[in-house]
Amino acid sequence: MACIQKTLRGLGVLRQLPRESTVNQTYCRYASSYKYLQVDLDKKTKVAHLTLARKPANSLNCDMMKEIAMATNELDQDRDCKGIIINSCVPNIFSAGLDLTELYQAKELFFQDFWRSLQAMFSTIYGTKVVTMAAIEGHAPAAGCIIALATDYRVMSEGKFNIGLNESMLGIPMNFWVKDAFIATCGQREGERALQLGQMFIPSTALQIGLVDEVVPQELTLPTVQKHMKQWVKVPGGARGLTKSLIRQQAMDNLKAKADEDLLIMTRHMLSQPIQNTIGAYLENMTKKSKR
Ligand SMILES: CCCCC/C=C\CCC/C=C/CC(=O)SCCNC(=O)CCNC(=O)[C@H](O)C(C)(C)COP(=O)(O)OP(=O)(O)OC[C@H]1O[C@@H](n2cnc3c(N)ncnc32)[C@H](O)[C@@H]1OP(=O)(O)O
Repeated sequence: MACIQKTLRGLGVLRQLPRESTVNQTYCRYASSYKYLQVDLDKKTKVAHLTLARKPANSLNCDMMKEIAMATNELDQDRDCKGIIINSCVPNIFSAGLDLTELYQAKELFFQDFWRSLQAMFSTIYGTKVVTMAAIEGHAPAAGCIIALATDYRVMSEGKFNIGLNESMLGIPMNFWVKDAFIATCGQREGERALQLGQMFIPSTALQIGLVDEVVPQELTLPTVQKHMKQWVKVPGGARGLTKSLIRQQAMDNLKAKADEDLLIMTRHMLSQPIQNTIGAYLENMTKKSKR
């Protein structure tokens, strides 16, 4: 979609994307193109599965975020694609959020690339006119939750899983476009509470506050999303897509206009010693936990 490409180029990312739309891609092309994703487009149903595939936890490193943005963009431009289902091939984990090992002691130039890739990943999913849905079959903290928030419909599995934006608890202030996406989904009151407290939610509470649209047994999660997708793609794409743009355009414009400012603020925060210490301690805890 020209509009997404414009935004992405405005953000200064995905320079490697082709300017012209690449139609008539084959099943194979998608399947073999990515290191951290499986992308399969069923030309009959016109629905693609974009499966996060970076073991052990689908933590989002810079390259994976670029791949997600690129794959979404390619599908967005593919006339054979009307819907994208995002899911995970890691049992019980949708995505563990940003790859903290890449954020720890990151050099400024690398961090800038990393953050722009996060902005691009979000805006590409958020801005596509294609229907997007998330099958959240496990944990979805922080940036994992952000991927889900960028879609049109979210189904989460029952179970001892968490979803939410825990940045405050990590000592990191929220940024504007994540806050906006959360409030657009859950409302001002829930946003004020959840974002200040850095709350994580079990599936039933996530459902209550509108962070997810449905909670079902794990084995029914993907089939439920596929069922909804079948309905959504029946709606005439032009009208539905334009309506979606109408609703999301302002947020997209804001992100584009303030992307550099966001980058500056986040660079200052994230590379500051206190936050680096927090990330270091967090990583140490995770290592200790997995050794136990
Ligand atoms: C840095 C914050 C910036 C905030 C800026 C503000 C707004 C911007 C918006 C976007 C920002 C997003 C921020 C983030 O995404 S920060 C990351 C937050 N993520 C978490 O807090 C989750 C951490 N992980 C967990 O809680 C758990 O791993 C789990 C997802 C619940 C799964 O638990 P379990 O099944 O028990 O698996 P393990 O804990 O043993 O993990 C397996 C394996 O994976 C490694 N790992 C897990 N998470 C991460 C990660 N985020 N980054 C890097 N690596 C991760 C873990 O260390 C294990 O590795 P080993 O098997 O090698 O030991």
